[in-house]
Amino acid sequence: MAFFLFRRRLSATVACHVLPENTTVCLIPLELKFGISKGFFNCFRQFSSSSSTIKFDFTDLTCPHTWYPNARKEKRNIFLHVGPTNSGKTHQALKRLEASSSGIYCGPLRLLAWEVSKRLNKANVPCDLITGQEREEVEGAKHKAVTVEMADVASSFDCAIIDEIQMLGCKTRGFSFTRALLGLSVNELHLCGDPASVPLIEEILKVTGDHVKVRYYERLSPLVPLKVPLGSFCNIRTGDCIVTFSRREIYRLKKEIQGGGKHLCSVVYGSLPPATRTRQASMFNDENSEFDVLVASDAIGMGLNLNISRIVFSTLEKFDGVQMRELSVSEIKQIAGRAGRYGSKFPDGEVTCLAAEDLPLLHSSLKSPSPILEKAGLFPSFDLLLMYSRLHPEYGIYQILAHFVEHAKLSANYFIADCEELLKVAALIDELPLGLHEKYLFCISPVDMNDDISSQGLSQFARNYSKRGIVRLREIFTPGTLEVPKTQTALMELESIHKVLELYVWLSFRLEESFPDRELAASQKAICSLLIEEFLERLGWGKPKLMSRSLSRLRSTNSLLLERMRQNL
Ligand SMILES: Nc1ncnc2c1ncn2[C@@H]1O[C@H](COP(=O)(O)OP(=O)(O)OP(=O)(O)O)[C@@H](O)[C@H]1O
Ligand SMILES: [Mg+2]
Repeated sequence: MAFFLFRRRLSATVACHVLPENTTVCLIPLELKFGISKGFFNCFRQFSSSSSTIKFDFTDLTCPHTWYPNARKEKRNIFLHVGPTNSGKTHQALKRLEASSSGIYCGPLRLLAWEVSKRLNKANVPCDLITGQEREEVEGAKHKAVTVEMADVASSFDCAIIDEIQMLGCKTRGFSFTRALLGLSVNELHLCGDPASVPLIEEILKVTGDHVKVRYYERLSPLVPLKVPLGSFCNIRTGDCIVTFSRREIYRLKKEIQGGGKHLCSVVYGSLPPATRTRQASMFNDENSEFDVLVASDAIGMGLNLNISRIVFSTLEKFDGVQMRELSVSEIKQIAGRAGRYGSKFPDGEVTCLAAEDLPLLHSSLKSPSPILEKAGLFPSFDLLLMYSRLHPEYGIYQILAHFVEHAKLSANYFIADCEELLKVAALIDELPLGLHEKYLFCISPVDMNDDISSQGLSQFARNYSKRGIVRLREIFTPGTLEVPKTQTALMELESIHKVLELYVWLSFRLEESFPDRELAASQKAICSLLIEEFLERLGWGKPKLMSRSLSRLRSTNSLLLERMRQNL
């Protein structure tokens, strides 16, 4: 097998060696940022047609470590921090990041990235916060806290962290962890997570030439599985977190607990706007706030430091998009691990279930090790899709993606990412007169295809963009019409509108000139979050106080923005 390395802004001068007969040429797509020259393609076409013995195989993904020449130039020092929850893994890695001259933290959740940027800035290490939808830049920052999809594999850093590294086995997002693991160009790389990921990571890194060291941790404070269930919500006490998996259940439990007249509940769940989630978590953490109980989904399940004394599972089953299933051992351990965080108001944690019949599963899961991870997610880079599309100009993006999913050749350490959602978007936009890169962007955008409003938003953005090349926010949304939801249905609608606005902001960072109303979309997004919070507050005892002030301040900023926009039109 021979390798060709395609470099960024590559000219047609690909170094060609004399190849033995029947050689398969494995193309190694570097992260090219879509800058492949025409010359290269001509050279490549000529090459592929002139030699009957040479076969280009774009679906060969057996050497993903070679996609990142920057990282391969370094002999990286990799530290694996593994152990149970609350054992100080992230803390130790962060100490190294704080002491480094430049660095990047990559985490699975926006809340984690936010927590890290706050910690670094507080420690006088200027740190940017970068997620798909936001860029909070701090003057002079040489450090970044990002969600893992935003990991920067084009720059070099002194130090990097990939938190919750066991997520490289996640069906949908795992490939982004693999990309960061193979692609970060650093002197020191810290990986924090579950010991179940150690053998796989060691195997993957055998070919990179990096130096790997594993450090095992013990829990810093005890987590006690209780022998008795909660039984009734009368037994709820300050510092409890009730875990359930449907939004409807979250609100039902909040109402029921608050109905007892002793506690107010913060809520945290996936489709809540990130800023609202952050504020709800902070309110629960704040000893001076009246919100002393948390009702949450598994959105709290990873790495977060919340002042939880006891986790109460209201159920050990969740709907996974297809069917109801039992929580896995690692999910149960991750969620339970939120109780009793070292250094918090409740350092000793407890965990139990609402119903006695769930206790045996809880106890056995907490005792079992997580199953060893066997494979990491992988997905072809855009450059590879582009090269493939040049060979098959008749294919739309749907066919290209489907082809890769079906035919990708992988080594034993990898599986191809589940791209069902991408394919749904691809099918929706494939007929539009857009370039492959534009279609690809719509496919990887944070649209929720199970949400009608969100998918309609995407479809409208793509259609308007293909027609006019520019998409004004007010074509699909009338600013100034948002109000506090009065019913659960109105709340859900507002959450969906928030998703559409997030999508606009996301697109505006990638197609800047075509989506020019980022500021307006961001301010409308903030209004959505505040209206949702006002709804949540009205569900409690408190009268809207601070919230209303922030709302009116935002609304007046908003009218200014609207005015500015009118002038630009
Ligand atoms: N040596 C230490 N000194 C002071 N505080 C610490 C120390 N180690 C950990 N902590 C604190 O203990 C808490 C738990 O630590 P950390 O978040 O690093 O655990 P973790 O092992 O990463 O947990 P998880 O698996 O849930 O992510 C954090 O609030 C952290 O700041
Ligand atoms: Mg951690």
